[in-house]
Amino acid sequence: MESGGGAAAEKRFRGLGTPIPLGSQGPGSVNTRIPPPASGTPAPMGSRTPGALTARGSLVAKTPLGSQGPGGGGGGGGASPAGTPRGRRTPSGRVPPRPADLKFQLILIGNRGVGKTSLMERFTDDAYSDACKSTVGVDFKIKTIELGGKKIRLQIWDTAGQERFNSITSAYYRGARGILLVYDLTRRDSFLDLHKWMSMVDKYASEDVDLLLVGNKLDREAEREVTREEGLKFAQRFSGMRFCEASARENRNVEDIFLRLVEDIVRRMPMEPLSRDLMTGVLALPSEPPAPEPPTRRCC
Ligand SMILES: Nc1nc2c(ncn2[C@@H]2O[C@H](COP(=O)(O)OP(=O)(O)OP(=O)(O)O)[C@@H](O)[C@H]2O)c(=O)[nH]1
Repeated sequence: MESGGGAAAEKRFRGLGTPIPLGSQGPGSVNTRIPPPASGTPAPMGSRTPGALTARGSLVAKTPLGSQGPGGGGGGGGASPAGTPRGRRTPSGRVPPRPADLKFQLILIGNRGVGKTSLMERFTDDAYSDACKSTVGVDFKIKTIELGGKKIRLQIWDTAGQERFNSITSAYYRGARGILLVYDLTRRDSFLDLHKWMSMVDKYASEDVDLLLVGNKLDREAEREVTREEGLKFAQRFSGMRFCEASARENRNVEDIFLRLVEDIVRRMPMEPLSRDLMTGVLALPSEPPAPEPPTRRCC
């Protein structure tokens, strides 16, 4: 397999090229119990405990390697705080939390075992485990953050890296505002496969999605197989793609990568008509989008 992104994959991204149907999906088992989010619209996110900073929605399972089966669990349901007018008390007498000003989805993709789940769990729960479990289908977590005075509710989708799940996971690309493309810097194959993932992005993601390339397992410097320069060079081939090396294990750069991606997304948000959901909060968008940053050399 050739190194880096294929030429066709490079044509896409942010409207610079028409998405090109590249590559073919692996056969993948189909887990029809997982409802993909509607294209272009945020999946329901009001189903978690109001006030909780993070929440898990398990549509999925993380199973020990070699014993995978269809993911269990349900997304859960519940009341959305958006249903209660601001400042009013609920029947139980509690003041509901301020609704989010913005809500959107991020998705983690990349080869099996590169650390997608670990990065997500480090970010959402500050948790990490050395246990090696493989995601079946998709998983997600919710995290609410404050950024620039805005309350932003993130739904973070963690996808299975195994090719056989591509037919399931690809359904989640379309609704994502941001994609974290992860490789393991101690495994060259996971870097060489990035062009495959970019082909998936090309084929299934929204054209204006923000992308961030993450070289994970920075704590294993002695076993490094991909140099930082190679990672940076790959990212530079795609307009606006950020690059960062991180360690979920040692919690290095993890918060940074998510927050920078969210910052990019918020900064580039178009002046689109606000959905009813968003109107429940104060949303101050600049009248004109700021001048775009130079597309390359952005890394942490
Ligand atoms: N040393 C080190 N190990 C890590 C790091 N991140 C994840 N791991 C380990 O790598 C293995 C795979 O991590 P996961 O987070 O399950 O990988 P994944 O990309 O979600 O894998 P799939 O669900 O199969 O696609 C686990 O044993 C983790 O403990 C890291 O930053 N450093």
